[in-house]
Amino acid sequence: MSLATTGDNQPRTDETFVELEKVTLAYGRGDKKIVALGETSLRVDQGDFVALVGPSGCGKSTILKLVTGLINATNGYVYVAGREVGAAPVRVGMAFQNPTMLPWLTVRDNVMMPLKIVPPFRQEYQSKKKTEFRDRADALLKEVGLAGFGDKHPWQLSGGMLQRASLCRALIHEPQLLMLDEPFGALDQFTREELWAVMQDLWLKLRPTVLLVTHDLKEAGYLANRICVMRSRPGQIIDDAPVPFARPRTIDMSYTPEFVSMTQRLRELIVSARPVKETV
Ligand SMILES: Nc1ncnc2c1ncn2[C@@H]1O[C@H](COP(=O)(O)OP(=O)(O)OP(=O)(O)O)[C@@H](O)[C@H]1O
Repeated sequence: MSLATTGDNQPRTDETFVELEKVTLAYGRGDKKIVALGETSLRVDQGDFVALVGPSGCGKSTILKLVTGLINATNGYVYVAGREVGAAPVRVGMAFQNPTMLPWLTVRDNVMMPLKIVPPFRQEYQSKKKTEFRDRADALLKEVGLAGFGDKHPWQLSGGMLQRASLCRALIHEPQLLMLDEPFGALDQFTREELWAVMQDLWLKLRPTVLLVTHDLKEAGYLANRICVMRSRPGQIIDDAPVPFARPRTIDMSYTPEFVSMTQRLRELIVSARPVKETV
């Protein structure tokens, strides 16, 4: 792959897991119509980690909603696992900026929630596997540094701890597809960097296909294999480049001249992609 191909030029491979083919998306109608995405194509291989960055309102979250089937494309096609979105049963995990948990459940029960809902685990949960699932939740909690916190309630945890638990909940059912919409956006810098390491470890181990929306270019560079830069009005992918750093990545690496020049280049692209302010 060349260093700066656009989403349209990303080659299709047998490994393609997510595909947007000439998708456009408009919210509302008539006077209220907002074209959130202009014609956009994107291919993401199975097990890849792709970050979407760009100015506010450029359509990053809209792409996540299209890929999860929450909204339908106005034009074009969205494929997941080789079929039109929604046609193939795909296990999806999600984590957002606000790690909403059910306050009356323990952290462990919150983490186990997808196992109670998503097939085939749902059936197994009802029957024999409750103890096994409990052990799985505790193992995952341990992995993110929350050993012993399974019996606590969400209100007894800090924001960073809740976000760790929310990553466990997103991954407990071994999702094929992981959607991360600014999951570390509300955390302080140190907690955020700790969680990048946790996220990287989990991804290296479980290898879901990940789409990450973030405003933090350092985060995109630390976590992703590929970074797509978007512009707004209408939203479009204007740059799609691989991140050439070996794994496991470290915070120290983010201070190397190569990393800094990569984030500078991304920043310049985003600044030039911002809509021009209208003058009176
Ligand atoms: N349900 C909706 N109804 C109408 N317009 C919407 C809706 N959701 C999003 N939009 C508009 O579509 C555009 C793209 O929104 P989207 O949330 O995808 O952008 P984003 O890049 O994720 O933004 P941010 O970085 O600020 O979260 C924006 O102009 C937004 O106002």
